[in-house]
Amino acid sequence: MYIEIKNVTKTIKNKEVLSQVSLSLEAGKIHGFVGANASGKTMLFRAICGFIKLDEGMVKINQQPVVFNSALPVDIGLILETPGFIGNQTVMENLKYLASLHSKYDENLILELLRVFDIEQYVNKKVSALSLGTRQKIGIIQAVMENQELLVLDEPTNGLDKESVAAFIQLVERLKKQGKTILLASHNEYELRKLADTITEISEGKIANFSEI
Ligand SMILES: Nc1ncnc2c1ncn2[C@@H]1O[C@H](COP(=O)(O)OP(=O)(O)OP(=O)(O)O)[C@@H](O)[C@H]1O
Repeated sequence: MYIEIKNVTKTIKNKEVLSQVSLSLEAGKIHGFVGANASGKTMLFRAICGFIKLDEGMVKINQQPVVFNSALPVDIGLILETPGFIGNQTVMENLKYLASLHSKYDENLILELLRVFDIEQYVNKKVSALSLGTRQKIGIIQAVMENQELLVLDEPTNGLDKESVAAFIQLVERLKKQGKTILLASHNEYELRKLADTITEISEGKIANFSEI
């Protein structure tokens, strides 16, 4: 999935949260995004997914325009905030429900992903009984379980311990080998630089630097 971002500008409450952002992101690569808190990483991801109405500019995915509040040109696997699940349902019930919305339920893939994070023992536990980190892992599983070609992952390793971060890195490398395009925002710049093909630094709603690794 090739992503083209041109002159994207968004003002919220008199603050320019995205300012003339232009960027081309090649398909089949891992694109890392870094920047201080409130610099605009999440807002840029929202723009890419068509979740905010742009004041100026446009986003295209595989040459098709992303239109605010309309169906996306492609299915995107997404982590945009702390994942929300139905607390009094089990892990599998939650994942099955979410996947069924797109008729993409693949129980074997879900079980395999649970094993990636070594949490298959929680499959029939209620989500409300799980730790924050375990819920975050289920959030990652939810984002990738429908085999989407484009993955937009905002702070996916929040709250994960070292071993789980390593499992996540292996998973992302595997998804890249499958040809997926992966956008990844993280405050763990050290890990991100090891993983990503490009790094975009965002500062005050602008691209401060773009580098290929
Ligand atoms: N719903 C909203 N209403 C008003 N301002 C908002 C809203 N959402 C985000 N902002 C503002 O947009 C700016 C960019 O926020 P954004 O969430 O994109 O930052 P970020 O780079 O993802 O930060 P972090 O590293 O803290 O997650 C911030 O100044 C934030 O306060």
